[in-house]
Amino acid sequence: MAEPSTSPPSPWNVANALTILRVVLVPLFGWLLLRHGGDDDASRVAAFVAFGVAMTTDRLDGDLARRRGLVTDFGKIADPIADKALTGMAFVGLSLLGELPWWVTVIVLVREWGITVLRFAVIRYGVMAANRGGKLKTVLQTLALGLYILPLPGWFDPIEATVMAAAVIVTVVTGVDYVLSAIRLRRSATP
Ligand SMILES: O=P(O)(O)OC[C@H](O)CO
Repeated sequence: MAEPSTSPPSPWNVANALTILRVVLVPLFGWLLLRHGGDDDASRVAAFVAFGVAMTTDRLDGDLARRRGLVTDFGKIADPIADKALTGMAFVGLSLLGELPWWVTVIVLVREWGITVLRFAVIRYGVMAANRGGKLKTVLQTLALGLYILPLPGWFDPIEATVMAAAVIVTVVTGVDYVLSAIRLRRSATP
């Protein structure tokens, strides 16, 4: 009888292809958002659709990977990077358009790319995959960014600002949580 294969799944799978698709959509989304100085409603709606499709692949690739046994170390590292490329484009784009203060974008970028550097720094002790807090943060950022990207009437402004404030707070808190996890991972791996 043939022995069941114990080799890890190949990184060349449909879940990781969706992650890569998310990165490929970043320039298209950025172009649509910044087109005509952000003043063209049709371009803003198209940017929102591109952003929504790309962020939906975030949900799909994770579900697919878990259900079909396609979870790979490549996916654990690449998935958060793909999210950060897309949300980073949205934060920078909105700040370039003058619709979101730069300090908000800087705080988010420092947390996101700082945690990415940290993931690589501790990789020899183990892969620090996205946790529940990180996933909640991505949902809140997606919601907040979606509201900012859509050309909504002015009375939406306080709602947009409130959701964005919640997203930024959870972004910072989960960033601190990852730093503590990295410390624990290093401690548990060093005798
Ligand atoms: O907070 P992170 O860096 O783990 O990123 C979370 C991912 O974007 C969730 O898909």
